Amino acid sequence: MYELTVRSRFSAAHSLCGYPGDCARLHGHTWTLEVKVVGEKLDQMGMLVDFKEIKKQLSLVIDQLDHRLLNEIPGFGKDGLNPTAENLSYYIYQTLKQPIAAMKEGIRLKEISVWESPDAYATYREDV
Ligand SMILES: Nc1nc2c(c(=O)[nH]1)N=C([C@H](O)[C@H](O)COP(=O)(O)OP(=O)(O)OP(=O)(O)O)CN2
Ligand SMILES: [Zn+2]
Repeated sequence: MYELTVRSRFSAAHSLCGYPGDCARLHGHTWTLEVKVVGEKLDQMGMLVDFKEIKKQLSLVIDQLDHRLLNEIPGFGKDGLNPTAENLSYYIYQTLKQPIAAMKEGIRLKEISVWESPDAYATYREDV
């Protein structure tokens, strides 16, 4: 089994609904986003899949999040998910699962991790 990892960053603001402290107030982070892709078979060049293809998908998601208020993104906010690192990793996993599986037969998205700071991050994966 091979595992590829690609990281990127974006800046966005959020406030955590119901949080008993200052994170309930509007504040921002430079978020780090990490995607892990797994599969068994390499192509004739020795690649599972080109890093560039993963980066392309990652940048499509980041375009929707960068320099925004996460509470205003459809799926988050008053009637949706609280924009925690956990919920962001879930949301990004759901967004990228199909496009990554469609890149090449036999590969799949393993997990998404989202860092709020260099010291704290959340990971979402599906049990398979
Ligand atoms: N399980 C989670 N806990 C917290 C989340 C989260 O998404 N999932 N988010 C927050 C806040 O967004 C907060 O901004 C992060 O605070 P914290 O990790 O404390 O980071 P700081 O940079 O503010 O640093 P300090 O260590 O508190 O100085 C909180 N919890
Ligand atoms: Zn925060």
